[in-house]
Amino acid sequence: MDHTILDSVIKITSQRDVDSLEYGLVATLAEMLSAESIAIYKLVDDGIKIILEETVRLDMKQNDDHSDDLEWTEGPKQICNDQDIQDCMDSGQPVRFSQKEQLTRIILPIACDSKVVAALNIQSETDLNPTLKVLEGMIKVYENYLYILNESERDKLTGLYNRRTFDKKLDRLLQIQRNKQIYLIEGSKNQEKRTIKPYSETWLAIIDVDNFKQINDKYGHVFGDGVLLLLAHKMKLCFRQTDYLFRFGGEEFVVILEPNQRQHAYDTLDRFRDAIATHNFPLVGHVTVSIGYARITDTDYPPAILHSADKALYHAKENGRNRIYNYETLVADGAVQATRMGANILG
Ligand SMILES: Nc1nc2c(ncn2[C@@H]2O[C@H](COP(=O)(O)OP(=O)(O)OP(=O)(O)O)[C@@H](O)[C@H]2O)c(=O)[nH]1
Repeated sequence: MDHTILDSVIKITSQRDVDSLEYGLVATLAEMLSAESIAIYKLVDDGIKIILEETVRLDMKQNDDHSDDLEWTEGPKQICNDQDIQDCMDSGQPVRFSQKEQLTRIILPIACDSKVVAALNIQSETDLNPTLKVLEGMIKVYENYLYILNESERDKLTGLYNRRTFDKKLDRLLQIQRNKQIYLIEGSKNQEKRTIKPYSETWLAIIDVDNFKQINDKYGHVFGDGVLLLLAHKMKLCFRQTDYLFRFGGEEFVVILEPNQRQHAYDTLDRFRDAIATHNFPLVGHVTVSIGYARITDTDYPPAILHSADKALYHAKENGRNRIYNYETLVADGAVQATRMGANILG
């Protein structure tokens, strides 16, 4: 076997989460091919419809000194309306274009669990066709590994992220948001239409089903599981596709909300609380949730943020359930004691 290919396989399978896996594939292909640009497009469920997004792009730039340089596209994700990519994903077949404006282009479908979930788009000045078989092989390795990683990152019942992925996702989210703030401050060609306001903050909420033990005891675990499934489905509908949704186990869920003012975070959470309280769950009927949320800052460790949100959640449980409390507000009001520095500075 060619050593370059073997090295590439090793590089791809050295990634430990789905996000880095995408970067791993693109970076590895960039080393193998002389491409102008390599990008991955992914189907994402925004709760209402499936949209196609460009998730990772790597451009090869020629500098003044004629050395090639890699340029990753980061920052806000781009919604994609490219019909050729859509066609490739619909058919599950590679789409090839011959030389056009000095570039050849190949689009390859990426499947996970027998479903096309993404597409790889490569543009190059050299003919890509001789490398097609190798590219397809690399995609197969990627797909197999994607399946394994997906399984380990997701909660089996609801399909939301599991507790294990929380720290990593939080780190990554904070990094992306830092980049977004820089884009907004410095200005950039990649600015998102639905821009985040500079200095808005990120929030973490813990959502806990009220009296869930009673539901289990009265109707049995199968109906209990049904409630958790429906709740997760409603989360996907109520929160933005850019928010991160987790099931931490049992009847406890966590949401990391995209940057927003505190009141907006509250309004979003309250819409969800209300959507649950007014839903008629099969057989079980009326179900409510309590929610505690806290601000995420760069300097806090994830356990400290969780602890703050949990304190606010405890307050909601103690004060009648089916309600929402914010940790920083509770601290400012003297209702709970601060456990983190700066918690009494309201956003
Ligand atoms: N159906 C189902 N039940 C679970 C699962 N995981 C944990 N539970 C049950 O969830 C219940 C949680 O009960 P408690 O922690 O006492 O909380 P609660 O009854 O919701 O009360 P409050 O949180 O105080 O409102 C326990 O009965 C657990 O057995 C699961 O995956 N499926």
